[in-house]
Amino acid sequence: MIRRNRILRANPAIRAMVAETILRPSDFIAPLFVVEGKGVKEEIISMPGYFRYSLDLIVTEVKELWSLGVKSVLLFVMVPDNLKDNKGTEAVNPDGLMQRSIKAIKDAVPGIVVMTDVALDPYSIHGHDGIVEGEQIVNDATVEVLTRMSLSHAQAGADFVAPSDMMDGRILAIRNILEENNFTNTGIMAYSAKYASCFYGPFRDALDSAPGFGDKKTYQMDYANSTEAILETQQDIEQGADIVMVKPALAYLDIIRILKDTVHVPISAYHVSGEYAMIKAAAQKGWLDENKTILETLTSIKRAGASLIATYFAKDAAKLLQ
Ligand SMILES: NCc1[nH]cc(CCC(=O)O)c1CC(=O)O
Ligand SMILES: [Mg+2]
Repeated sequence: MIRRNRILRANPAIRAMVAETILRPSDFIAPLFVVEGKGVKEEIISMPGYFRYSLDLIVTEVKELWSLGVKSVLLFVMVPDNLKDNKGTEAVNPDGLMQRSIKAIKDAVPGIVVMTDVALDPYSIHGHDGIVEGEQIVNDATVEVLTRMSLSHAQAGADFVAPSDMMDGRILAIRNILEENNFTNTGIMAYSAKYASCFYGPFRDALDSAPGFGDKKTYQMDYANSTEAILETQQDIEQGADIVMVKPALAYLDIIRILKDTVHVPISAYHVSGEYAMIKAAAQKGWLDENKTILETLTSIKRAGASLIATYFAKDAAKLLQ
């Protein structure tokens, strides 16, 4: 034999020398769920080990993430039913929970990169990402609200807005309103290739935001397709997206790879709630080693081409990597 491939796998030192993909805590974006109240820490039933926090406790959580080397958080808020409507009124409230959360986190940990979800579903009586007319999710009226929502997040101090709605044309509209208001340092992380996925189920439990009728297939992408992921992503880049996202992650590694080979901005991947729940459930049953599964999964997402990974395992993985 001229070449014995096992030579480069012989021991941990050699394996470390030739390892191509190294996870770092700064690869992770930690999604956080914020609720009203004080001293609230509620476990999400379908996401064991993951919590909704009130503002006072979220700040502690963010400090811990920062001390572990995690550089970014992605904020979601739970909106009480009485503040939901079909117009996104609460989404643009300068004193809304999202806007207060951004300020509190930036005050407590000024260095951390605060990203905010921009979509109407937590604020919608219909649980849809946009304004509903009849059974339609109307594009342009939704985009108009999303621009104001993005501006309000920027005014509160968000570093990046992250539109997750999949309306057409919203990235350009958001970029324009940010420019017009001199928010020239506010980034846009666009959910560009976001698929209509059953893996979002636990997240909709977390925020009580499941669609009241129908599904999201008229705006989120069909999992049968990959070509349109390229089109969606190229459009978002042309419209001013700084970072583009593929979501979910594990069932879409091919999409991450295609985009990595095609576009020239950082790609983030969202390892979503259902992907978290699957690992947790199998680990609870003793069927998978949780820590090893976390590291293998996140490494595979990075290897596929993601520079950033939004994951509910951000803190666990950062600890494992210390
Ligand atoms: N637009 C809202 C939004 N932003 C992130 C997720 C899902 C995240 C997860 O499952 O972890 C969703 C849910 C949805 O589109 O229905
Ligand atoms: Mg698009």
